[in-house]
Amino acid sequence: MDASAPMNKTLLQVEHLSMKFGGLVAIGDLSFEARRGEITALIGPNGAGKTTVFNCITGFYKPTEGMIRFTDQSGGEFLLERMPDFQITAKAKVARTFQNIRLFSGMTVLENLLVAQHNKLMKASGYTIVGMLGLGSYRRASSESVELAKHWLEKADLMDRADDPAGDLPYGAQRRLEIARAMCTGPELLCLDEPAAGLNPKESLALNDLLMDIKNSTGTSILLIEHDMSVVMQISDHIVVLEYGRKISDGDPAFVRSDPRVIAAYLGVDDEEVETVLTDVGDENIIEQLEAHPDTAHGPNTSASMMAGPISETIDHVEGERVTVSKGASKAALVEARGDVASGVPSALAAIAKAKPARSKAIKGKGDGPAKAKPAQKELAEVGATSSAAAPAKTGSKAATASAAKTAKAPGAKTAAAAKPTAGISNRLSAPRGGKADNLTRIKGIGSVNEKKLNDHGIYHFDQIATWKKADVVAAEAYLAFDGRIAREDWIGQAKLLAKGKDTEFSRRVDAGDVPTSHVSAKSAAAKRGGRK
Ligand SMILES: Nc1ncnc2c1ncn2[C@@H]1O[C@H](COP(=O)(O)OP(=O)(O)OP(=O)(O)O)[C@@H](O)[C@H]1O
Repeated sequence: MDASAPMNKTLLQVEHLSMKFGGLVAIGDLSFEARRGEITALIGPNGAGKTTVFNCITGFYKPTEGMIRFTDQSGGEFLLERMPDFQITAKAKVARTFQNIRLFSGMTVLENLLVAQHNKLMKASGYTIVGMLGLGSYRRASSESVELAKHWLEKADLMDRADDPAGDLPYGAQRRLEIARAMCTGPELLCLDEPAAGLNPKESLALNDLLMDIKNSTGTSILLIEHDMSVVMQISDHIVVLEYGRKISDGDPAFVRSDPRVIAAYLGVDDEEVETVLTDVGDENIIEQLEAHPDTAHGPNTSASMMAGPISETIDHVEGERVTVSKGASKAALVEARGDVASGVPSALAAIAKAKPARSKAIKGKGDGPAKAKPAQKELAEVGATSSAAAPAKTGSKAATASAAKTAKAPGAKTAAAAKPTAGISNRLSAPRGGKADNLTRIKGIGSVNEKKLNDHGIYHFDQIATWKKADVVAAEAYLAFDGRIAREDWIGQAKLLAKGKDTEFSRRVDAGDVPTSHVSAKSAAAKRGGRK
């Protein structure tokens, strides 16, 4: 592929994409573009709809509505939503990797790279055994395949492991092998779903290098889903942020990391976690300002907290824990709905600054973001969440934010708190055994809010969840207002492993402090590691 191909032209155009699963709107009217030769990142809290977007682009799902236009280097156009997945790979040349590594673990590293070129070889053979044995074109294609495999072995720093079974490689090397394998198909667009998940810092750096090399030397464009902000902010040219299946921000890393809508979206987590996120996005100033005084120029006006009403809807819907898309639940939408973005006067964030003074810096950092339409205003009106729901907040008081959030209920708001606790879970305990509960947030799908709810209901340990029967799952889902998510995310399977002291890919991320919805922050993970020395 030609790295000097015309750059900055639209390669992928997603228009008004929607995907519904029953009553759940996983993606709602999403439009964005990815440009040729760039790394475009798709970020957002757990359950925001990122993987669903990938699944629509790569043909795993047929979208409920919308168009996905792909323009190849020669100007050929494909409407991906109309193509079966194998044609998307073969004709449009879109390759992908998955959240969970899917290598042929019993094959060697080299074999994995050769198998990826199977189509090319079959074509060269004329699809006949005679062709395979005799045709010059097959022999040529075969030696080209080996050369290409060697090329990517080198790029991915795997040459010395070429003959080892792929399953024997360390985790980070397996991730690089997956990318190398995808590159052996000569893709125009490489879609990577959380390639840095579970990597240690050294492996993350090696991944960054590999992705930058792909960008600079091959002309392959990259669409990246990633939670690791150090990766996203360093290598992305363009970032699209989703929350509750809707786009809340779109721009370069500098714009996105100080966009009030993005910061607001991350305010669905506890204060300590907000700090982690802000630190993760690399703006040390924001953190320093957390200890500073209110910025009077951009600080709160005399009215009460802009966030008071809306937060009451979302406070029990920590990222990754809600199931239905609750209108008005999106804090980012609320910031936008109140005109803060469009007016250039970020009063919602100023209100956050009122309760959390330091964030005024982040507000100022927003810059001159483009004014956006305000569809969320309508949604806000529908749930009746108006500023009249606001509660007074004591300046600088975290408690004030929480109490404002808890006291101001928006009429019609559907909160998890409103879900009725049922008596149905069979194996409840009156207290954690030995006085110490397990960290249930190590199960993907349980954040700190729902962990507390489970504890309140007498569920403290992995082995309790591991032995849930169907009736328990139904009862737990009713209690947490989850619709089928426990089964879908296989909490029981995860709990079985964790109860045996084993790890999952997700629990490793929690333990490393990389998951904002867990109460294990990067800071405390680092402190623990330090303490262990
Ligand atoms: N096949 C499906 N059936 C029903 N619901 C689904 C399906 N796939 C995804 N969802 C739901 O759609 C929403 C978006 O999920 P998705 O996996 O796309 O989010 P995500 O942003 O990739 O999350 P994460 O960062 O945790 O991987 C979630 O509420 C999820 O439970």
